[in-house]
Amino acid sequence: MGLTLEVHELAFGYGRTPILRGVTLPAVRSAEVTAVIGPNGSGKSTLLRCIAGFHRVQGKVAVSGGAGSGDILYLPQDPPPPSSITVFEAVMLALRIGRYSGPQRSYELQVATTLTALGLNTFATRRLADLSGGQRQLVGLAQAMARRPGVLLLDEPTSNLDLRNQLQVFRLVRDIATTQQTAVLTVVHDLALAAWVADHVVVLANGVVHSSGPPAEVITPEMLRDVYQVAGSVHRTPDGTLTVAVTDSL
Ligand SMILES: Nc1ncnc2c1ncn2[C@@H]1O[C@H](COP(=O)(O)OP(=O)(O)OP(=O)(O)O)[C@@H](O)[C@H]1O
Repeated sequence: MGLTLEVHELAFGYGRTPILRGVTLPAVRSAEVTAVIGPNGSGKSTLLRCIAGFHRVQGKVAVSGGAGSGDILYLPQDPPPPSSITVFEAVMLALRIGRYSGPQRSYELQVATTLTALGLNTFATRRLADLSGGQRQLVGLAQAMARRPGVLLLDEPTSNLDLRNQLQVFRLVRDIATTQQTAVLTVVHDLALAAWVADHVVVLANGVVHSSGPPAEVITPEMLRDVYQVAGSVHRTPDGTLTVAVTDSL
């Protein structure tokens, strides 16, 4: 049986200012991707940091079930800093503190496989200091992948990436979920990408859950109006892909 992340009636504030109020998420299950969407400042990063255990919260955050690791890994929005270690070393380091185990040669193979999956193999010997912000963001993702957490929390993992890399990363996020049986909760700003990658979407507005469910049920013109204050349309292509067009701000 796979593991499940449960978040029930979570409340948190910085000082006296309440930020999250009574946040209950649909079960975040292994092999599934749940996307958190919502306007700037609605509390998405705070929610992920609360789940990761960085803040003392009210309510319940629990991981249950699962034969393997129930550990929660949070990948922040900012990429790893431009240090002097190489890309290969950075991923090897992550592998060593994760739940992977095996002979040295298989560690090296695992790092190489991870780098190839992210198109980073040609950068293996480059120092992080010599990479662009987007390339370092991919290294951060490679590190997260290598650690094989039970629950992976991604804070807008494609914020610095071009269109092709955005797609590649989210394709990989789906792969990680399925092949590593990981429960993924990811913040996604682009609504079409959220619909494409996610099994479930949670809409956060002003620190409360506005709605949640399958992408096509949640990403609607009414939600765009109520939550993002924009007029827009949502279309479903024959292959099931959602397209979102914003026509005006209200
Ligand atoms: N360390 C902090 N101290 C005080 N207030 C904070 C702190 N971090 C965030 N906030 C406030 O909490 C609210 C939610 O911020 P958060 O970063 O969680 O939003 P978000 O939905 O992730 O936004 P964005 O889409 O812009 O990344 C904002 O009003 C923000 O100003």
